[in-house]
Amino acid sequence: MEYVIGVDLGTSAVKTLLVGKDGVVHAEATREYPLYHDKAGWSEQDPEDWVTGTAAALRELIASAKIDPAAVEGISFSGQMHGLVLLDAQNQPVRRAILWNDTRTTEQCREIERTLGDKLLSVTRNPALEGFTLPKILWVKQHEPDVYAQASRFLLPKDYLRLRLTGAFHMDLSDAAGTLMLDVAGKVWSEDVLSAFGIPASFCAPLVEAGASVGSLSADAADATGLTTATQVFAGGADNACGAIGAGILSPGLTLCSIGTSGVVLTYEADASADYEGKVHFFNHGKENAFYAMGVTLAAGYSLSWFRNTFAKGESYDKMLEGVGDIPAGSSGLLFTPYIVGERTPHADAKIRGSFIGIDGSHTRAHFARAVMEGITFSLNESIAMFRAAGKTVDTIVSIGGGAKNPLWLQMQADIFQANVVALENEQGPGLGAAMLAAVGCGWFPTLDACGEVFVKHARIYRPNEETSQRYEQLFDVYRQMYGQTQSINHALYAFRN
Ligand SMILES: Nc1ncnc2c1ncn2[C@@H]1O[C@H](COP(=O)(O)OP(=O)(O)O)[C@@H](O)[C@H]1O
Ligand SMILES: O=C(CO)[C@@H](O)[C@H](O)COP(=O)(O)O
Repeated sequence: MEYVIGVDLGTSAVKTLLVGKDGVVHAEATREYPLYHDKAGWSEQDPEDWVTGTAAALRELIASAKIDPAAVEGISFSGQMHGLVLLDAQNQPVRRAILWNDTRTTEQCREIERTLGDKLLSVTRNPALEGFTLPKILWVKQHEPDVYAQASRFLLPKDYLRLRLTGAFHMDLSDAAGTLMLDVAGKVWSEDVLSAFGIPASFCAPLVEAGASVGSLSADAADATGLTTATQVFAGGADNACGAIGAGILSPGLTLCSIGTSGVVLTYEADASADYEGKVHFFNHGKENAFYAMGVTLAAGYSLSWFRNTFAKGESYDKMLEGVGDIPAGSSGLLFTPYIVGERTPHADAKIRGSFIGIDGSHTRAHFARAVMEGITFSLNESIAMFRAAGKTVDTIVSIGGGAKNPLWLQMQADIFQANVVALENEQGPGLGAAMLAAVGCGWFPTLDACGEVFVKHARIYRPNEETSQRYEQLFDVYRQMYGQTQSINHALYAFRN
């Protein structure tokens, strides 16, 4: 049997999947790495942790599957988006990576809006948000000029990992779309944007399609990972683009919900003609010449992991969530907003923070845990409401990410979204999407669509319960008031955060 490997460089961990020609996941291996939050709103990782974590995970993957490494024909990547990895002329990182959920760059976003005016939306197709890469480059230039002076170029997280495995310097279009420096429809670096901020073209990597062949593993990488230098390497894509591929979101009318560290609701766009006026993100898909629009909840799974680390340290998610199913929908009047690191959709606001409201003396930890899950899902429902208001039909949603491991949460998604929610056999959509890019690159299938027929395996459909859905619909109206009602209080608290 021949295999391909999908590597998903997530925020909480790197997840690797070994997949056979039949689309069956034969082995999985994961390595976690730390996040550094040195100040409120900051979020960084050490790129070296990605490289050592991936090498260790790949070694374990091959060992646990007990296969000949030569049977691995291809490997590709999915990566957390937007993270800035600044490199010197020797390709050494000049500082830690600044991640997608780091919100220190509000001033730089305003500067980008002032400088680019209408071109911002017409060229990059996105608003200036703190998480995107260009504001991070400007922040380093302004706040760490000595560090910036050492930098010759930049990469995104999975592109840096691939550089370390191959020695080849590239960026794929689906990830480049999240830099705010790409002409998204034209699929080239925007000269307008680069010149407006004095960024030389040499700072940016050559652009490739997500499915492009970029060489093979270097001898050092083969040594570190236990694979061979014959393993072909394919560029890979942004985690949401790969999640869409791995969930079979490859044609119009299909919608994805991903609850990872962030939360995403994403719809396929066959061309770049849709205009959401910057209310949602608009990026290049991993499928050639296609696009997707998406709304992002900054702290989706992260809200639940924060809750676990703070109030249930050492417990597994399953243990912590025991008893949550006995709490009625609506958590007996307890509501949570998941703005614990700020928010993007529909409230682009780096200063907003989360709230529990309606706390009653009868509430237990299980009420709080359920309220966190409901608040995250309500937040994602705001993106769904936006797509529906723009005329999209959202009746079936494929659900992926760590949040899709919990059947109660999948049913909650169906009830709140008022749509059928499809779970996959393996919730690791981005890793599977990366494996599909490798499978097509190796010539196993003529197209991603053909590969999806074999690789994307639906498990169970969760259908909305009418009574629960109605209850959630009423509660959603209350939830939607919470941003406006807590905004000024949270902005006033900003001065006290550090
Ligand atoms: N068994 C579980 N039940 C409910 N939620 C879970 C479970 N396991 C993980 N999660 C959620 O999934 C999140 C991690 O999802 P994942 O897709 O692995 O993230 P990332 O790709 O950002 O690293 C956690 O923060 C947690 O909220
Ligand atoms: O910033 C975004 C999308 O714009 C995030 O979705 C990141 O891409 C991180 O994803 P996860 O680690 O949550 O999968």
